Amino acid sequence: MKYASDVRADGPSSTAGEILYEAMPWIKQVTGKTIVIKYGGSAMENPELAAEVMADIVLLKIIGINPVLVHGGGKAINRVFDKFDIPVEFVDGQRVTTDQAMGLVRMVLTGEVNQQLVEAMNAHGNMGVGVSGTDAGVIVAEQANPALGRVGKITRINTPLIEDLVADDYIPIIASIAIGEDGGCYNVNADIAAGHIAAAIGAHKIIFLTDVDGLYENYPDPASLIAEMTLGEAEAMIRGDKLASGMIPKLASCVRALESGVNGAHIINGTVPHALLLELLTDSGMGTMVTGLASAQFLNLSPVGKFAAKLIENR
Ligand SMILES: Nc1ncnc2c1ncn2[C@@H]1O[C@H](COP(=O)(O)OP(=O)(O)O)[C@@H](O)[C@H]1O
Ligand SMILES: CC(=O)N[C@@H](CCC(=O)OP(=O)(O)O)C(=O)O
Repeated sequence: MKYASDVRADGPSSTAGEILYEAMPWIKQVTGKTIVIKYGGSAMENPELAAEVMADIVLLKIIGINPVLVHGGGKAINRVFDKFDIPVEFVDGQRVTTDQAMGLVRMVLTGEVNQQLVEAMNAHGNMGVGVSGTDAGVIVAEQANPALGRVGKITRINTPLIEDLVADDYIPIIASIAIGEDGGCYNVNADIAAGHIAAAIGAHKIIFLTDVDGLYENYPDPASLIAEMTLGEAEAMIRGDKLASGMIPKLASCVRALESGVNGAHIINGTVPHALLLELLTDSGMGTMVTGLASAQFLNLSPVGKFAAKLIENR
C-alpha cells in the first residue's frame, strides 16, 4: 500500500489538465490528416533533441495524425565533405555535387542520418520506416543544371509506397535522394523534396523544422520575424533579393505545396523543445505561417475570428 501524500506530494496538476484540454480542438482539427514534416540538418545537431522530436512525431501518430517525415542533413554532409577536402559550395541553396561527392551525400543521408532518425523513432514502438527517395521511385529527378553536377530537379513523385505505409500506420522517414529519369541517383534539396511530396500526397499541412524562429524579412533583425504571410507575399519575397541561401528552397517549397492545395505551410524552430506539439496542438502558434489560397482571406480577422474560420475551413 502507498499513501497518496507520499506519492503525490504536489497534488493533481490542473495546469497539465488545462494544457491537455486546450489541445482538444486542435486534435479534432488535425486528426486523420496527413502532415508532412521536413526536418532540417540544422535542427538535428543535438541528438537528444532529435530523439525528442522523433518521440513527438510518434505522439502525433498515436493521437490520429499521419506524419510523413522528410529529412535533410546538410550539416552532416558538410562535415564529411570537410573530412575528404571536398569544397562546400551552394548556388541558390543547392549544393554543387560532383559524381564523386554524390556517393558521400547518399552515404550520409541514407546510411547515417536516416538510420539515426529511424532508431530514435523506433525506441517508441517501431512505427518508423526508413525510405530513400530512390526506393520504389518515390522521388524521380533529372539533372537540374550541369553546373551543379548531380543535383536533381524533381520531375515526379510516386506516391504508392508512402500511401501504403501511412495506411498501414507506419511513419515514413524519407531521405532526399532521387532516382534519375536516366538511371543513377541525384541529390535533391530536402526542402524541395518535402514540398513536392506534400503536394503529391495531398497533405493537409507542411511544417519545416529548422534552427531559427521562422522567416525574417531582414535576417537576423528580431523585429522582422514574420508571423503570417500570404502566398502572394511569399512569391514576392522569393522574387526579391532579401532571402539568403537556406530560406530560398524552404519558401519556394511552401509556395509549391500551397499552390497544390496544401492548407498551410509553417517554418518553425525545431530546436525549441516540443515545437511540433506546440504548433499543432496548442493556441500558441510558432514561427512563420504561410497561408494557402483558401486561408488567405482569413488573415485580417481577429484571433477569435481566425480560430473560428480555421475550424470551419478544416471541417
Ligand atoms: N530571411 C531569413 N530568415 C531566417 N533564416 C534565414 C534567412 N536567410 C537566411 N537564413 C538562414 O537559413 C538558415 C536555415 O536554413 P538551412 O541552414 O538550410 O536549414 P535546414 O537545415 O533547416 O534546411 C538559418 O540558420 C539562417 O541562418
Ligand atoms: C541539392 C542539395 O542541396 N541537397 C542537400 C540535401 C540535404 C538537405 O537538403 O539538407 P538540409 O535540409 O539540412 O538543408 C544537400 O546536399 O545539402
